[in-house]
Amino acid sequence: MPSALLDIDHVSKRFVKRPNLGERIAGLLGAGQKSEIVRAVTDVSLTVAKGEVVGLVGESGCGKSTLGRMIAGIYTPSDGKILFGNAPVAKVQGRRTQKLTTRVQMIHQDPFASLNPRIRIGDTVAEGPVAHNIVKGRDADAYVADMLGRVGLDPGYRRRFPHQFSGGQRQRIAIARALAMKPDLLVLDEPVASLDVSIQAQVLNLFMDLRQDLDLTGVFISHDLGVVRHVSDRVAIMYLGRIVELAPTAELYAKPNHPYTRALFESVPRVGVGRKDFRPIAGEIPSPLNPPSGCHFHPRCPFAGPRCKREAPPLAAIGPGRFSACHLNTGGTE
Ligand SMILES: Nc1ncnc2c1ncn2[C@@H]1O[C@H](COP(=O)(O)OP(=O)(O)OP(=O)(O)O)[C@@H](O)[C@H]1O
Repeated sequence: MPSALLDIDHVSKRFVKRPNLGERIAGLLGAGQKSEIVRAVTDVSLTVAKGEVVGLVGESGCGKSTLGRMIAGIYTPSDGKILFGNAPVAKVQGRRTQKLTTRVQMIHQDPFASLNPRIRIGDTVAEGPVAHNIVKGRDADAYVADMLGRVGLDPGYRRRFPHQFSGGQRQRIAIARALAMKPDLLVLDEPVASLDVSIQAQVLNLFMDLRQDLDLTGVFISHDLGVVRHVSDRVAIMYLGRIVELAPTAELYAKPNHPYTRALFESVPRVGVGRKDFRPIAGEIPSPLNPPSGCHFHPRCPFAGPRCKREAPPLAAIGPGRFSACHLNTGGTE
């Protein structure tokens, strides 16, 4: 087993949700809300080995982005620690601003928002590496041209502005900017979710080519099981702030264990000739302001018993490299 480059150790993140103006006014009248705690991530442990890509999958609001931002050093964990090459991420990344980040780079969902519309893309790609002495100012132009070439863009485009590119091209620029920092780890947060399906495939293929060429290590966040399957060695399934299943990709897709993972697979539309065989997951995702007791999934789980309401199942080994957090694997739900 290769040693872990990234070690997430019992990490939680809570946000304080303060009442908005209307709620504060209602409070003055005696009917308002107090500050509440959002439990975005709860007691997550996960390691990522050098050269490995781990997918993080779950429905909207399950805490994927919050975990990604903690890995990138943008948020500080409320509890637990994240080590990167045996040093705390906060030290690796620098404390003050995102500008200091080097070894972990994050690629965001929205390539429109993540590029400054007033800066030529060549300058955007060059800014970080020059500031961090990864490349000398006089060599920056050739360096940027090389980076754009690597992501399949014409190096001659470097004097253009972001609005002159399509969504897929902008995401390539965002990838070039991240790679230009020579990161040890990439956190990709829904990098293709805002792109058309045909363009998604191009960007995913690019990522897989780069992965092979550069031996990249990555955490790939997506709500889409289909997307994660192609790019990840292992997949972690998250539900309401917790990892509920973790497995090598091929095994997870061949034989999902956790009832939530199984329900996720069944909820993916697979429309055959003249038939529909997908089933949405019953019920709503509960609020992280007030998560259910015991197993967070129990109110929506067809197999839930009294134990599931009482006790949170730990993420326990169910086979080599496979983990699941379900009482069905450990003595039953009664
Ligand atoms: N800065 C914040 N302040 C308060 N609550 C937050 C903050 N960031 C995230 N949350 C809450 O934490 C929970 C997890 O959010 P997060 O964005 O990590 O989930 P996600 O799985 O990435 O969802 P999505 O795909 O919709 O972004 C949500 O309930 C969200 O509203």
